[in-house]
Amino acid sequence: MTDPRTAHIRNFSIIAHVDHGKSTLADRILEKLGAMGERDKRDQTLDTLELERERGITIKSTPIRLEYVQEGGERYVFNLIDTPGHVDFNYEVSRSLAACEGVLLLVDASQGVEAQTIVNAYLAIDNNLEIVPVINKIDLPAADPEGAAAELEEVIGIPADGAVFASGKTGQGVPEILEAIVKHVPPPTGDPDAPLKALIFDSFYDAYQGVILFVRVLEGTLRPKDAIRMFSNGKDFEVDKVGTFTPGLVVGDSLIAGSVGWVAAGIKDIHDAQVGDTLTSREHPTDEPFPGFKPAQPVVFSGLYPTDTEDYRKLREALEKLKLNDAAFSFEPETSEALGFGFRCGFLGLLHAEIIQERLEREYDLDLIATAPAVVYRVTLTNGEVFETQNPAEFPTRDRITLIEEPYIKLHVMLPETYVGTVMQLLQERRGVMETMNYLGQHGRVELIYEVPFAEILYDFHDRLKSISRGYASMDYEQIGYREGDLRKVDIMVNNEVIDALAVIVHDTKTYSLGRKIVDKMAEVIPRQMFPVPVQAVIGAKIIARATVKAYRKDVLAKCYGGDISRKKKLLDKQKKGRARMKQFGTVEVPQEAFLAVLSTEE
Ligand SMILES: Nc1nc2c(ncn2[C@@H]2O[C@H](COP(=O)(O)OP(=O)(O)OP(=O)(O)O)[C@@H](O)[C@H]2O)c(=O)[nH]1
Repeated sequence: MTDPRTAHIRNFSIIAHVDHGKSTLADRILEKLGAMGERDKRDQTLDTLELERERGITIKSTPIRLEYVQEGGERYVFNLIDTPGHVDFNYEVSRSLAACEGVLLLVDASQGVEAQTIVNAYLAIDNNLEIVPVINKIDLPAADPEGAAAELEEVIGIPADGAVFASGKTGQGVPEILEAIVKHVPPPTGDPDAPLKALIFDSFYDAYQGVILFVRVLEGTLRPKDAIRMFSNGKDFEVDKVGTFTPGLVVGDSLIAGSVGWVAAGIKDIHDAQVGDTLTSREHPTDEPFPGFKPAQPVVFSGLYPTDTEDYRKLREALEKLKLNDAAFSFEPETSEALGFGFRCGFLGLLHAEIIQERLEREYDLDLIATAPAVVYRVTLTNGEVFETQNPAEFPTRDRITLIEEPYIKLHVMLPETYVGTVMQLLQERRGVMETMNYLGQHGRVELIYEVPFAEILYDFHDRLKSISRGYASMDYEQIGYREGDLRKVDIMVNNEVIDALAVIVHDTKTYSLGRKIVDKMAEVIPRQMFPVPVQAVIGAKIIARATVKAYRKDVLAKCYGGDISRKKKLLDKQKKGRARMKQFGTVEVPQEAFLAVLSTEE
């Protein structure tokens, strides 16, 4: 039974493949419902929460509460909940979706169904959501709305005749979308008088208020002064303030079952209140949490070292600050023989890693050497011990290992038929195993589903896929667990010394080609010395590839004939700058680029 207090609430999200027009359509909906420009107005009033506005990034994109008045005068509250758009954050997407009863599934009418459309639609289906299909960008000359709708029906089983045709650009179809939300997205269920149960679907850390939780109340009512408890860890807090999003954070009196809002409860550590956890009451705790909670698990690891060893403390402080606001990011001290003191950092994926590194460099003014990203391997030793390692430098020697397992993903690729051959070849090179191939619609499009080792798509797979399909293929994936892998550790030696931070784990069939690629790239990027420097890839004691950094011939300054002082200075400055991102090994300097040689895309 729907409570009359919540019968007019609609909680929904918009999901789409990247660039299918999600932000544009959301803006159009906001505009239509009069929410544009509200942000600035509201933020000046006194009932908004005082937040740290420094840098602007502290505040994530919040859900938005909108009011929709139907033609007959019926009033509805729409909570539009934003979801991250990248596979690294699919768990967060799934939690945000769990706060909704329905989704608008956007498909670009000129592109049709893409890989992310499918994966997102499955996330919605897994969360039992009502899907409102929207065929977007119908104003485009190349639009084929009927074709896109038919494809959606064929691939995901969503009836084509239910699709709304719209354009975020012209606003066409937006009124129909609003009506479809009222009609097809069910109102939330849940008893406002039952004991409290709320899902945390997002959070951020604020210097004044502590952690602000974004919640969907499932049962009961949340009020200031309530004693609350985190289901997973049993930690207790007292609610300080609750409220809604407009999208500024507006303070309110209570949040009843079915509603979406925020809670501040003096929580100082974001790890105490993680996304996906259930919030309940201390007096009447629920015995059943919202299902599927998993603490954020980093899946990609990389070492971060300051180029200047003096910056170690500064780096630690910066990492601590970043961690405050990001429960998915982890770090622990690590020592490398080659690089000295640094940190092993865990990320949700490469994009997440890039974001964090970029922030460390830009916001905290740090110069870093990052080691090549690695996945987490599971190793069974001959003595029966099983452990997980994400640092190739720590990989045990072959004679101590009985079994190595590596993480696998299920990969969805959508592409035009013409490229099937080349893409399948690429997938085979990446040790992919085909699960399904589906031919779709009349447009000659194909869906490939493969199981592939995560490490194989980590670096350059997406770029390669795009380039061999001239941009037409799209991909998305999900983690599916561990499989046995015949893997080897390849060490890299520079000037006859092993540099531990350069070690990589490679499949047995690829040690030679990868070793070759790394040493060639390194020989190219290491600055020349007065003497030739050998760079070698080795497995155990066996050298599998070798290249040489040739000896220096000319002085850079020789070109300047001693006359042009400013030019000379510029050159020296340039050299100095380059040096900032280098690490000295004996007399040889190894630049950052060399540490990422394994990522270089030349095949
Ligand atoms: N012609 C036309 N172009 C559109 C329409 N909607 C969006 N676009 C364009 O498509 C591009 C992507 O639109 P966005 O709204 O940024 O797409 P998105 O899905 O939010 O993309 P991400 O935020 O990157 O995930 C932009 O260049 C828009 O101007 C539409 O209805 N018609």
